[in-house]
Formats: sequence, structure tokens, C-alpha cells
Amino acid sequence: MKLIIKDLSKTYGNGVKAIDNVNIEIGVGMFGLLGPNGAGKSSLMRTIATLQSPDSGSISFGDINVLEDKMSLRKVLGYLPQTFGVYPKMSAEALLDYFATLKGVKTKSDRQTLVKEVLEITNLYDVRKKNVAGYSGGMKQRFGIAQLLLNNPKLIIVDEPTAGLDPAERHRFLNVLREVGTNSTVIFSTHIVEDVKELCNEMAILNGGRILKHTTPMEATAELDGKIWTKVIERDDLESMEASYNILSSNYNQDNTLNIRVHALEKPASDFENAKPQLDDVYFIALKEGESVGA
Ligand SMILES: Nc1ncnc2c1ncn2[C@@H]1O[C@H](COP(=O)(O)OP(=O)(O)OP(=O)(O)O)[C@@H](O)[C@H]1O
Repeated sequence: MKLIIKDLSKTYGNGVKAIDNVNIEIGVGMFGLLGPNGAGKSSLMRTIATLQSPDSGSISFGDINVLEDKMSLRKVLGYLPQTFGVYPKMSAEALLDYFATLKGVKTKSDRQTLVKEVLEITNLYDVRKKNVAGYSGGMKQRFGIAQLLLNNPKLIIVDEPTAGLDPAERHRFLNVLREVGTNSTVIFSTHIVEDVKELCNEMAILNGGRILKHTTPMEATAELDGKIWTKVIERDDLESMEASYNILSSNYNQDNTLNIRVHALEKPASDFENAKPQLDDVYFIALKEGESVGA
């Protein structure tokens, strides 16, 4: 089932245009929505999840007209918001059983099968007897996924799930999403380029409420082949280099020099070396180009 968004816009009462004429089509698989804080990711996701209305535009998912038939979309939707509520002192197993009852799974044995299945997918089976309130951040996020899987959603929206997770928990979480994303449409927002690189077969870069680029990680890095250059400079030279070159990023070396990455169609000067393009380069170029168009 395809999600199709057409001419979608939203301006909040305070005048902030959080969604600015977004047009995009998203198919089955893992879709990464990448953008800095305030880019409009949550606004777009809440709108797709029917939690807020846009000013204009349309959204369809398969044959569901999302904005006109919210209930039909909600039946096939699993949504994990950026901040989740406080959980009662109940074990994961008991809480999932309770949610399954609310979702209309009537017999105890059906619930047991379902709850076991979602606990296994999210790697929480071994800790199913522990109180969710005492779970770590990563475990709570995985519990959020377990909960949304109860009604076998076709469209899963996960808003910045890895923010604040330590590397091991982040890794576990991404593995869970990877598994979930094989037969449904999963839209996942993040400001961490690495998340998208590890997980997504398709991605969009969003800023200022606009889609700056819609691509695949492989295609986007291949496009930059032969166009990314590096050089080691003294840190005091950064400002003057910035005036001459399109610097995408600069990283400190241990000796206090900087490694700069420059975007240029041809070798900028004889002391630059060609570098293998990375997804970070794609991201920084899109943001820079977006700024100059938006200015
Ligand atoms: N309810 C609201 N009322 C007014 N302005 C809002 C509201 N929600 C978000 N905004 C503003 O809209 C813009 C987009 O915010 P949004 O939360 O959608 O971005 P985001 O990419 O999810 O950022 P973050 O990662 O910080 O959550 C920001 O400038 C934000 O301050």
C-alpha cells in the first residue's frame, strides 16, 4: 500500500509554516525522514497519523482518504510519538494483554499467542515479567513498538525513536524496526544520519517544512562520486577557507588540526584529496542548498 501526500501545508497560529507544500509518495519498507530540530518532522508525522489537520492538501494510503476517513486510517496505523506517556506499575506481559483486550482480542489464548509474538519480535520476551515503568529508555521504546504491533498495522510511524538512546540500545531498537519494516510501510524520523544509513531503503531530507531531497542512501552518495574533497588545515584557517570553499563539515584531529570536507565539481586546489562520499555529505549539501533557496 502506498502513502501519497499531495500539496500538504500547515501554518501554526504563531505564524510558523511547519509543513510547506509537501509532495511525496512512500511505498512498503523503511522510509527515513531526516532533518534537524524544528524541521517539521513531527508536524508531518502527526498529520499523517490524523492527530492534527493540515490547512490544505491531501493524503491517501491505499484506497483510504486519510483526511476524510480518519477512522479507517487509524485501524491500520501504528504510531509511536516522540514522548510516550507514563506507564503503570504492570509487567509488559500484563499490560500488553490489557491493550490486546482493548483492541478487541476476546479469547485469552488468542491474546497469549499475540502477546508472545510481539514480545519476541521486540526482544522483550525475557523481561516480560518486569514492570514497564522500570524499563530503560530503549526497552520502553521497544515496548512502544510491541504495543503498536498488536493490531498488525500496515502503516507504522515512529517519531525520533533513537533520540536519547545509548549506542547498544539504539542498535537493538534499529534491529527491531528492521524486522518490522519488511512487510509494512514504516516512516521513521530522525536527526541522526547514521540511523538512516543503517536502516532505510528510501529517505527524504526535510527542513523548513519542505522536502529538500527524496532519494535512496545509495543513489544519493553515488551522485556525489568525484565531488567530495578533503584537506587537513590549521584550525585558525577555517574562516578563510570557508570564504573560498563550500565546506560541508570539519572534524578535529588529535593534533588540533581540522579535517575539512568540501563539495566541488572539480578538485578545488592541488592539495585537496578526493574522498568517498558519505550520507552526511548528502545531508549537509541538501540543507545548504535548501537554505540558499529559502533565503
Ligand atoms: N503546536 C505548535 N504550535 C506552534 N508552533 C509549533 C507547534 N508545533 C511545532 N511548532 C513549530 O513548528 C516547527 C516544526 O516543528 P516540529 O516539531 O514539527 O519539528 P521537528 O522536525 O519534529 O523538530 P524536533 O526534532 O525538534 O521535534 C518548529 O518551528 C516548531 O517550533
